[in-house]
Amino acid sequence: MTTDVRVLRQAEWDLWCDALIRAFGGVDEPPEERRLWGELTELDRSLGAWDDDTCVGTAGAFGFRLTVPGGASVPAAGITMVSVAATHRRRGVLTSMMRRQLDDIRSWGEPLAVLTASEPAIYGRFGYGAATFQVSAEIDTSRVRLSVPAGTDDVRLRYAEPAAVLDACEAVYARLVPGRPGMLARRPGWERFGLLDPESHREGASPLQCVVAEQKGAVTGYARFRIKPEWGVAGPDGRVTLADLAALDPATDAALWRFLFGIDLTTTLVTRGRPVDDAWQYMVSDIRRCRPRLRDALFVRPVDVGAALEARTYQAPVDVVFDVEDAFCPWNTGRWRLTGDPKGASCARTADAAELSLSVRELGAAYLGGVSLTALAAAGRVRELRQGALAEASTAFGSAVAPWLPHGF
Ligand SMILES: CC(=O)SCCNC(=O)CCNC(=O)[C@H](O)C(C)(C)COP(=O)(O)OP(=O)(O)OC[C@H]1O[C@@H](n2cnc3c(N)ncnc32)[C@H](O)[C@@H]1OP(=O)(O)O
Repeated sequence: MTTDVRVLRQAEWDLWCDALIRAFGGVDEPPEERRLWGELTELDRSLGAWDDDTCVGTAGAFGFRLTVPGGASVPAAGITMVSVAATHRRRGVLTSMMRRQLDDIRSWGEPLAVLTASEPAIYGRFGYGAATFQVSAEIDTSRVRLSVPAGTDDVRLRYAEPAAVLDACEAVYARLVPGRPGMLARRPGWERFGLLDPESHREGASPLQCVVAEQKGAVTGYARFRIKPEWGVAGPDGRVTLADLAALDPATDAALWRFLFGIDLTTTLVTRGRPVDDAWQYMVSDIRRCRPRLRDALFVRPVDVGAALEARTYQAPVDVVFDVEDAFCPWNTGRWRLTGDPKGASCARTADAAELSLSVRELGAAYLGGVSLTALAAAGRVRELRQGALAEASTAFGSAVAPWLPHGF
């Protein structure tokens, strides 16, 4: 069987989109969501795999900018909408799309590719490593108490129509982007995902509600959430499900969490996809009754190892020769000397002896500072060839703030 992998054309969008939806189970998105994906999809960066005139494979690549440790905003291809028709599975269609895509990304000069995976086992073979993790929780707010920091009472909260305060909320989001590795600078349009509120997404809960936090008249944060009223034998048992929360300072953050913990007639707060270092975890009286769970989030793939390692800074001085193995993108294979510190870095080919040996997937996992090279070495995935090189590189690659991607794509 041969399939033709080519750049998507506008006239093919509906067939392509139908094939994608079918591969994910066949339940169509609400019309407004499909429309928004249509507006945001960059056709000239999207691929279709065709068997005659049947679309049997789909893959997109948004043109993102990703915050990396040190705060730089680096071009990164956001791999998305990957699917292969079940009639054509396990015959190499995905592999041929990944081949074409990584060659294209290299030719566009983008040093990184990133994605969130439907199943984590798919993408390691193509050089993607799980680089950020996220926490979900189901908090028993009838039992767990919050201790908030000084200044929390100075924050004013008010309800607002989500659409009416969208610009102010997006401005808060934009200010947070440079401060946390893994965040994406959103192009106009992406903020509208935060407002999508079809009945089918609510699972019996209320429409989206929004509370805005203000200090001295300026918006400093917001929370968007739904409430599902429930009544148990002992009384009210409602659930609050947090959709999105952003805060510019600790007092605002605490005020929003205190609000969510205290909504009348509710006893459970459900959160998904929060950063692993979210401050509320250190304000609670009983973390066990919050039932935190960890999940992989953003996978990172260095497409150009030298440019990727130079694009970030390092939290301690580092001078290490990496021996990188990259079977899928062999232009990365070989030895690279990385020299860097908190101010900047250089990374170039070298003939010097290797000091750490790893595959590009491990480099991707460690890249944002959320996975330690020492831990990867303990798992047998990084090899130390010069004593001390592992501790030096592992310390340098770390990040004071846990990398986090607040939303999927
Ligand atoms: C970024 C995103 O969009 S994530 C969304 C990914 N898409 C989905 O989950 C939708 C449903 N699934 C699918 O569409 C398909 O099964 C895909 C895209 C996951 C795989 O497509 P295929 O064309 O079957 O993959 P292909 O034949 O190229 O397989 C390449 C290799 O990956 C392996 N592989 C493929 N899918 C999986 C999987 N789900 N889990 C583990 N390994 C997998 C294959 O076994 C094969 O391994 P091999 O080289 O050792 O033989």
